[in-house]
Amino acid sequence: MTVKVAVTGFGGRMGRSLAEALTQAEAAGTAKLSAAIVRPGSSLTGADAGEVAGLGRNGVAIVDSLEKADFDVLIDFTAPAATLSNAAYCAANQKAIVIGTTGFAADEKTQMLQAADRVPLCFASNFSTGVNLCFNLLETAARVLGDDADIEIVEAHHRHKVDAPSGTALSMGEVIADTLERDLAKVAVYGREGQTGARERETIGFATVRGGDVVGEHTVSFLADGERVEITHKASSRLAFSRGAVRAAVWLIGRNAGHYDMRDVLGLK
Ligand SMILES: NC(=O)C1=CN([C@@H]2O[C@H](COP(=O)(O)OP(=O)(O)OC[C@H]3O[C@@H](n4cnc5c(N)ncnc54)[C@H](OP(=O)(O)O)[C@@H]3O)[C@@H](O)[C@H]2O)C=CC1
Ligand SMILES: O=C(O)C1=N[C@H](C(=O)O)C[C@H](O)C1
Repeated sequence: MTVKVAVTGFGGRMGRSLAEALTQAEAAGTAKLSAAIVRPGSSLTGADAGEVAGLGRNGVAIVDSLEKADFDVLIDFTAPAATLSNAAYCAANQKAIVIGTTGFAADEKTQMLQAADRVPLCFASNFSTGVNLCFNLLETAARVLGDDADIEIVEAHHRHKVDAPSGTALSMGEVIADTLERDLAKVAVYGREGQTGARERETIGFATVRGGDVVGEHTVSFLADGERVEITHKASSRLAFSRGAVRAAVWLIGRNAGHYDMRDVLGLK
């Protein structure tokens, strides 16, 4: 069975990358782009999705609402407000959904995840295989080093990114805090300036770099006396994310309603 996938935010960086990943999936017989959705009133409405993505004509005309789309699974990499509305649509219409949007406020995230009561939903701050492997490595590093090491997370992204720290950096912080039974809301330090005082033992520091065309880089340092361990992931192509999201979309078919993540898809739990 070739899974029919709709993509919201089609004109965005991830929308176009998803088009490429779905073209590859169609050649492999696993999934295909069945609908490309843009914001109501967008000048891309009616254009050929393949041409817009720079892949050559594919016969899928871009539409400006989910109501006009035929699909089995929606992949949504947009912005929090759009994702909330798209998740509610999927829940009401019994469609599985893969969500990659980051930058949710806590109450928005809770609301978004309510769709998982009614349909299968896979949400991940990062769909690359490498970052999800890093989550497991971070659990091990935190278990072995966490009581002796200071933990700092540094991330870098392109100049267009609108949220900080990245969703991935926050997920890394959550994985480490959970492993060490610390409350991230209490121990996180988001940047430092001025007379900060000496570092408090249990804090987890976050620092953000923005510029150029950096696709996404994350380093977690475990800094102990006499040695340090650094776990780094560098994405050099958005296909690392979009191929993962397509894999998740195929994996969701036939699953029960529920909240899954990319570590479930990869069997890393
Ligand atoms: N989980 C993961 O693996 C990854 C997550 N991301 C996340 O995915 C999201 C998108 O990233 P990226 O593609 O770089 O961003 P872009 O800004 O390039 O694309 C976002 C798209 O969403 C559309 N959009 C935004 N708001 C609305 C709205 N209210 N209604 C309809 N459409 C809307 C935009 O349309 P318009 O152009 O008309 O505004 C645009 O097409 C971000 O949150 C990012 O952090 C990114 C990469 C990997
Ligand atoms: O906005 C991006 O580009 C990315 N966002 C995600 C995040 O916030 O972690 C994932 C990836 O690093 C790229």
